[in-house]
Amino acid sequence: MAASLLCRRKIAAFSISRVLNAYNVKLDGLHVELAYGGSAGVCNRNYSSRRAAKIDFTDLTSPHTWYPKARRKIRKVFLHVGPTNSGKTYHALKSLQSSPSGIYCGPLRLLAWEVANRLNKANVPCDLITGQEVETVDGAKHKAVTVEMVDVNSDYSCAVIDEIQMLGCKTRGFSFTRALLGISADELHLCGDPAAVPLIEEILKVTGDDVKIETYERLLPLVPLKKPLGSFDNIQTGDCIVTFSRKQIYKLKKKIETGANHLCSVVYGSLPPETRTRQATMFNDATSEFDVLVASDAIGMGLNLNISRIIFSTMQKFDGVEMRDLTVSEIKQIAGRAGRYGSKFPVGEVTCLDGADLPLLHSSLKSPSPPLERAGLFPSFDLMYMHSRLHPELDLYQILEHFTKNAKLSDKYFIADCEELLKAAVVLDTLPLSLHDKYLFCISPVDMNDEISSQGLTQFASNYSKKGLVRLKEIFTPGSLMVPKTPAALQELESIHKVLDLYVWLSFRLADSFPDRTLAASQKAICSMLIEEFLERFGWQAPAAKKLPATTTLRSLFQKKTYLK
Ligand SMILES: Nc1ncnc2c1ncn2[C@@H]1O[C@H](COP(=O)(O)OP(=O)(O)OP(=O)(O)O)[C@@H](O)[C@H]1O
Ligand SMILES: [Mg+2]
Repeated sequence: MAASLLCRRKIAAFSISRVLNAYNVKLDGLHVELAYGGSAGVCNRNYSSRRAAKIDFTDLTSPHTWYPKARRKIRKVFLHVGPTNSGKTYHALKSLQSSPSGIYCGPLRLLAWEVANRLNKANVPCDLITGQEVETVDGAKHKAVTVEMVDVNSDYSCAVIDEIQMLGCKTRGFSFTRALLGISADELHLCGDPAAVPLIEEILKVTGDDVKIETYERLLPLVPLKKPLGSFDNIQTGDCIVTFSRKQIYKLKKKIETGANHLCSVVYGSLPPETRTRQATMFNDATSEFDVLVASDAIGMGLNLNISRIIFSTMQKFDGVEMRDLTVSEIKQIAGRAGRYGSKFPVGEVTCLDGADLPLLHSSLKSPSPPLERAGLFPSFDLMYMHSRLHPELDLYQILEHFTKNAKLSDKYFIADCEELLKAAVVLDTLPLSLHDKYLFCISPVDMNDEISSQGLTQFASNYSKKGLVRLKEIFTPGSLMVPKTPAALQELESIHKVLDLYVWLSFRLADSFPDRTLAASQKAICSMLIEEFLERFGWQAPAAKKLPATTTLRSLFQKKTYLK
C-alpha cells in the first residue's frame, strides 16, 4: 500500500486513467472520446479537450458504474437481518470461514480484531488491516478490515459487511456504500438492521446482483424493566451503565466504586482502541475484579460483552450541534448488548436511572427502526482530481465545497457530511502541497475538534511540505510520558495518543517520509498503558492482591510532563 503511494507522479497518472476508465473516456492526443453513462443515459460524443472542460464530474447519479470489477460479476448477496444478538454476524462468518478466500469489513477496529482472532483460532489464517495496523499471517487468504480499508480492486470468494445499516451514517456512510457497490465477491453477506432492507434492495436493483434475505430472531430474551435503578446500591455484577459524556463516565465510575462493592471498566470513543479492548476483556473475564461497565455508545455495535443489564443514565446525547433524544435504533442497539447469547446471563434486562425515562425506553424497544431512506456517497479523489485539472485555480477547500454543494445524486443517496475535511482543508491549503498530498492529510484520522490532534496534523503536514521527511522527534519528545493524575491530564494523554496514531497512519501511506513508525507505535502503546493505569486507580484504592509491576517501571521511566513541541 505504501509503495503505491510513494511516487506522486505515478498516482496522478494512475488516478487519471482510473477515473477515465470509470467514465469510459479514452485520451487520444488533444481529443477525448467520451462514452459517459450519466443520469441521462449513455451517450457517445466526440469532445475536443476544450469541450471536455464541460464534463460534469459532480454527476454522481450512477455510483455503481465506478466499480467495473464488481459489475463484471453477478454477486450472490445474502442480507442477514434481525434484532441485535440474533446470530446475523455468526452465520455470515460461517460462510466466510468455509470460503477459499474472503474479507470481513466492520465499522470498528474492535470488531475486525474479534473476527481476525476468531478465524485464526479456527485455523483459517486471517490478516488484520485497519488504518493504523497491518498484521499479516502466513498463507492468509482472508482479511478482517475496518470498512474504510476495503480494497475494491481485489477478488474474493466471500465478503461480509457488518452493521450495514451504517450506510445511513452522515459521516461514514459513504464507506459502507463503497463497500456495498464495490466489493468484487462471488458471495456478499450483509449483516444489520431490517430497517436497511428496502434501501439496499433498491440500490442493488441496478447492479444485477442476486439478493436473498435471511431473517433472524433474537437468541435470548431482552426484558425492559418496569422500575428504574433507584439507588446505586442496586448495582449488580454484569451491569453496564450508559452515558454519553466522558465527564459523566468518570463521575459514575467514581460513584459506583466508592459507594458499592464493585470495580468498573470503562469504554468510550476517545480511549485508544487497544485500551477499549483491554477494558472490555477485563469486564468479560469472570475472574477479574472489574464486574461493572460504564460506557458510552461506543459499545453499541456488534460487540460481545458479558452484560446482564443495561442501565441508561440518560436518554439524551449531544450530537455535535444540540442535545437530542436518542433515536429508536440507537436505543435498540445499545439495549441489545444485554444478555448476549453464549454469556453467563440467560436473559438481558434494560432500564434507566431516572424513572421519567422509562416510557421512551419501553416505546422505543417496541417500535421497529424507521426504514433507511438514503445511503451516504462521496466522490473519489479521482473525480476531484479530474475536476481540479479543469479548474487549476481551485484549492482543496473549494473543490470539496464545490462537490458537496453541486453533487447530483439519485434519490437513494445523500452527500456525506465533510465538515471535518473542510476544517482540515482550510489549514492544508496554506501549505505548498500537491492536491493529492493535501487530500491524504485531510482524510487522515485527525480530530480537528481536538487542539492537540489538529496541531499535530499541521506540524506533520508543514514539516512534510518543507523537507519531505518528518521525524517524530521533531514534534514529540519520546520518553516524556507520565501517568496522568487528573481527568484533564488524562484527556491530554488521549490527545497525544491521537497524534501518535496519526503518525502511524501517515507512515503506512508515506513510508519514506514518515520513517519512525516503530517508535510512534511503541509510544502509543505506552500511552495506552498509562491511561489504563489511571483508569485502574481513579476513584478507588487498588486491592492489595492486585500487582501493578509495570506501573513502577513506567513511572520511573517517564518523569517529565509531555507536551507536543
Ligand atoms: N448458532 C449459534 N451457535 C453458537 N453461538 C452462536 C450461534 N449464533 C450466535 N452465536 C453467538 O451468539 C452471540 C451473538 O451472535 P452475533 O454476534 O452473530 O449476533 P448479531 O445478530 O450479529 O448481533 P448484533 O446485532 O449485536 O451485531 C455471538 O457470541 C455468537 O458467537
Ligand atoms: Mg453482529
